[in-house]
Amino acid sequence: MIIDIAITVLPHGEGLPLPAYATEGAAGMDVVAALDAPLELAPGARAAVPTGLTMAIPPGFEVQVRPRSGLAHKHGLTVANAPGTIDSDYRGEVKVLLVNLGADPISIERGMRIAQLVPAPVTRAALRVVAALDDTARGSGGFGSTGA
Ligand SMILES: O=c1ccn([C@H]2C[C@H](O)[C@@H](COP(=O)(O)OP(=O)(O)OP(=O)(O)O)O2)c(=O)[nH]1
Ligand SMILES: [Mg+2]
Repeated sequence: MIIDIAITVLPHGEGLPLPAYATEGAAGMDVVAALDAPLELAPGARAAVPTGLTMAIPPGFEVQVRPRSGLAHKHGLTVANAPGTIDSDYRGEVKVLLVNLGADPISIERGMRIAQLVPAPVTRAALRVVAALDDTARGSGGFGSTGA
């Protein structure tokens, strides 16, 4: 399924590649850092990294901000709130909340592909308060109740 997402490029995002699918079958569009200067992330540090983009996602959809496995595997660089949620009614700049879980400092450079954007349908719930829930075999067992 392809959905239409309107975007604007903010002044600090000009000249950078738009989010793009790296291969024909890629699920996520790689999005780049719209930093004016390199940003060094110390071990354990996190930052809201600008993308220079705003977007209008159609109602009924969201965009998820997911880590890139290569950065996570090689450097421990990931998305603190993964998967980040971009709401359809959000009109501010999309930012990527990076966290350095590795042992070494990481330099985030302008134009570096820092995360991937995955549009997804949204399922909403209508809550209904009842006196008691139906019985199930699991009941309240959880958190490892079925064994290792
Ligand atoms: O990785 C992210 C996550 C969120 N946002 C923006 C878009 C999203 O629509 C808005 C709110 O995100 P969320 O609901 O996750 O954050 P919150 O802490 O609940 O903030 P709010 O009270 O504004 O909803 O922040 C980003 O730019 N990047
Ligand atoms: Mg919220």
